[in-house]
Amino acid sequence: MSSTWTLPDDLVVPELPADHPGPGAPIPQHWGRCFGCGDDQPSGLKMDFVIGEGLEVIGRLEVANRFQGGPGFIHGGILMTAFDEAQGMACSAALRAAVVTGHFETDFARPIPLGSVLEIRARVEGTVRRKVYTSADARIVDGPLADPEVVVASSSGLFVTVGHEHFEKGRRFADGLPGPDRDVSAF
Ligand SMILES: CCCCCCCC/C=C\CCCCCCCC(=O)SCCNC(=O)CCNC(=O)[C@H](O)C(C)(C)COP(=O)(O)OP(=O)(O)OC[C@H]1O[C@@H](n2cnc3c(N)ncnc32)[C@H](O)[C@@H]1OP(=O)(O)O
Repeated sequence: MSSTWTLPDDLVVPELPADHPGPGAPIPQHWGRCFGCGDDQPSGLKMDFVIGEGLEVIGRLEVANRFQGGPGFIHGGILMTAFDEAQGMACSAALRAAVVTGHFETDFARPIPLGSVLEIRARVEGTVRRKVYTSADARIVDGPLADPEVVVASSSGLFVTVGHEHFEKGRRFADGLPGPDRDVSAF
């Protein structure tokens, strides 16, 4: 199976910021309660990220037992969430902008066993106005069936840059419960 995703002809490849950190630099979580990267989200994926080459970031996911779908394997939606997080991080690192996901698609090429460590390489392909075109691939780098040469899944996604006002409507629900207004400036 392969994606029907195509990049537009008027794609602009962005310049990296002058002070963009070099490959290997850690990328901080963007929000402590984020299901993808937050330390303050006990049920979350707890992904870690570093800067990669060029417009790429490299994410790491330990496939915990609670991420199970079919017996012994990762749930497909969990894998999509990991891609979503990684591709969003790539946008944020390259563009220094907040983004949300507009459209997303994933190819699942191989089953991924629990206990795997996945490396997800995600990159910005380019932008058109506020649209950010991204892609990513995943490899098992440790654990059962590890083979860093084999792409076990891949993903393409369109993100849209937004201002911080985008998150204002959600701030009262920031713990899943209506509550006092929260400072979302750290998003
Ligand atoms: C959990 C979020 C955390 C974010 C934290 C951010 C800070 C840190 C930054 C970075 C790290 C990121 C790590 C996080 C990763 C996870 C991200 C998620 O899971 S986000 C949650 C799911 N996504 C939504 O909830 C969006 C819901 N949708 C919307 O709010 C709107 O539809 C929005 C903002 C996407 C667009 O609405 P408009 O009114 O602002 O703009 P219009 O004009 O409609 O679209 C702009 C352009 O985008 C295209 N577009 C929009 N949606 C599209 C779609 N679905 N497919 C194709 N094109 C689309 C349009 O055609 C237009 O293109 P033309 O410039 O005219 O060519």
